[in-house]
Amino acid sequence: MEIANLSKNFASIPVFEGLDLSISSGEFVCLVGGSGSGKSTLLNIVAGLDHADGGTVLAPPAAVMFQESALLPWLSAAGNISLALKFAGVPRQDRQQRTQELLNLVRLPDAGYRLVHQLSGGMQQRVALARALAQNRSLLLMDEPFSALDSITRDFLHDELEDIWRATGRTIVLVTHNVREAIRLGQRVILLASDQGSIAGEWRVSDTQRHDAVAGAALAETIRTVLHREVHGLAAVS
Ligand SMILES: Nc1ncnc2c1ncn2[C@@H]1O[C@H](COP(=O)(O)OP(=O)(O)OP(=O)(O)O)[C@@H](O)[C@H]1O
Repeated sequence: MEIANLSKNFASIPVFEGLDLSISSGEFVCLVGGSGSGKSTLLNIVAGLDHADGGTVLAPPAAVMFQESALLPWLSAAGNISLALKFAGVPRQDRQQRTQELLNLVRLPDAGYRLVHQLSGGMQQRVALARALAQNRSLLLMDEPFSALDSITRDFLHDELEDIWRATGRTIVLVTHNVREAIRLGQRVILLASDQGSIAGEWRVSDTQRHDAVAGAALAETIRTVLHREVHGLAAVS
């Protein structure tokens, strides 16, 4: 994914002026930044849900997952996944098996029959992830997918998402407010500046830093320091 000289304005107010960003195939990148720094706008532009005012964005077609699962409430978990498979062109006779494979992948092998309101928040996000994977796109864009969940469920889903990323080889770009989450998941953490969307910082995360909270703590502190500077002394970000 290559973004060059991106500019974007809302009502003449610039969000991005000349943003450059390059993400390799198969990479897991986390985007952090203060509120209003343009994280969601960037994801929306890459997904084709919004347009840029200038510059170039070269990205493969993407699947998108948001904070709210946005599942169709009148369909079962399996029905939601199967519908995405249908839109992805998977033939009818293959959809049931593929749906079950995706339910297995997100560790909900027996929940396919359940309606959305019969699923917990964490389960709904797992179905939403399965639905995003059903689209069979090499790029997965995730906008704060776990921020509405409790911390135990979130930790569990971090492990699952990492396994799925390794198993599927997807390129993943995940937006989060949570520096710890960014270090837990990302091979690279990119911090968007609060003024006109340049990049305020960029850090590589080692496997050790990702999996060992003590090893990741120093990096988290460094990122938080820059983040706090960016948001001009707003309250600490988790
Ligand atoms: N549809 C819109 N119309 C007008 N302004 C918008 C629109 N969408 C976003 N903005 C503005 O663009 C800027 C970037 O917004 P964006 O939602 O991308 O930031 P963010 O970093 O994702 O913020 P948050 O962390 O609070 O979700 C903000 O100043 C916001 O007010």
